[in-house]
Amino acid sequence: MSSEQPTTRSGFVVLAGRPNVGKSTLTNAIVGAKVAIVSDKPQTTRRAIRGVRTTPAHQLILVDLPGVQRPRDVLTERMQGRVESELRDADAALMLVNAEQGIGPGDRFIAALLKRSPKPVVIAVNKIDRCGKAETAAVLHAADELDVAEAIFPISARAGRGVEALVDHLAGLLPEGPFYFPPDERSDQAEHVLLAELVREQVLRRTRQEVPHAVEVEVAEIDDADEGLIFVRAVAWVETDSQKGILIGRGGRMIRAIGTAARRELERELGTRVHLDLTVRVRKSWRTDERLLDRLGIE
Ligand SMILES: Nc1nc2c(ncn2[C@@H]2O[C@H](COP(=O)(O)OP(=O)(O)OP(=O)(O)O)[C@@H](O)[C@H]2O)c(=O)[nH]1
Repeated sequence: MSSEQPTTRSGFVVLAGRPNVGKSTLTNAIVGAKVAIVSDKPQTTRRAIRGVRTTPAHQLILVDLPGVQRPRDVLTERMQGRVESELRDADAALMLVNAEQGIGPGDRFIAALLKRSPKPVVIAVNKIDRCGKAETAAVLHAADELDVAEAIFPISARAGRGVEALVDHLAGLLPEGPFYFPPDERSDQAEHVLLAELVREQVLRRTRQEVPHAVEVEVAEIDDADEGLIFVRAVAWVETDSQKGILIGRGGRMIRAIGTAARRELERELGTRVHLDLTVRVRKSWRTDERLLDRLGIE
C-alpha cells in the first residue's frame, strides 16, 4: 500500500494574443471571478495580471499579457519586454486568436515570437459563438498552419464553451509540484491596482477615440477608518487639457457618470459602501514618464 500524497501540478501559462481577442474575458472565465477588466476597446490590458485557478489536482496561474505589439513608445516597449521575460518564466503559452476575424499578420507575428521559445504552445480559437461551423473549421485549419501549437481548441470565452477542455489540457502541461498561492487566492494584484482598474474600466466604457488610451487611473488613498464606509481617492491622469475637458464633460456630467458607475463597482468588489473621490489631472505624456509608470505599477 502506498501512503504517498496525491501529486499536484502547478505552473504558469502566459496568454498571448492580438488586442481585443478576449484574453481578459478568458482569464475571468477560467478563474471564475472578475480579475481582469474587459472592454471593447483594443489595448485595454496594460499589466500582466495573474489569474489563479485552483482545483484539488492543479493550480494554473495565468499571466494575462498586454496585446503584443512592435515597440512604439516607452509604454509599448515595456510591454514587449514583459512578453519576453514572462515567456522565459512560464511553463506553457496559450495563444488566443479571434474566430470572427481569422488569422492575420498580427497572429503570425505572435506565433513567430512564441516559436522562438521552447515552451509548449496551445492555441484557443475564441468567439466561435459568432461563427458558423464551416467558418470555425476554416480558422482551426488556419491556426494549425501557423505550425506553432501542439493542440488547438475552439472556444467561446464569453459563453464558457470549450473552456473546461482547454483548462484540462493546460493543466496537463504543468509540472508536478506544490501550489504557489493559497487555494482561495485568485489574483496577485495589489488592491489599489485592482480598484484603479475598475475605475478605468468605467472610463473606457464612456469615452471614444484617443481618450481611452490617454487615461490612466491611480488610486492614491484607501481609508477604511469609518465603520461600514471605505473612502477611496482616485486620480484620472490624462495627457492634454482637451482630454481633461472631455473627461469632465459639460457641467461635470461625464465625470459624475463615471464616478457613480465606478463607485458601484468598488462597492461590489469591497462588499461595503464606498465614498469615491475622483479627480482629473493633466500630466503631459505620462506614457513616457518612467517614474509615473513605476508608481502606477506598470512594469
Ligand atoms: N462574442 C464574443 N465576444 C467575446 C468573447 N470573448 C471576448 N469577447 C468580447 O471581445 C471584447 C474584448 O475582450 P477582452 O477580454 O477585453 O479582450 P483582451 O484580449 O483582453 O483585450 P486587450 O485588453 O486589448 O488585450 C469584449 O467586448 C468581450 O466581451 C467571446 O467568446 N464571444
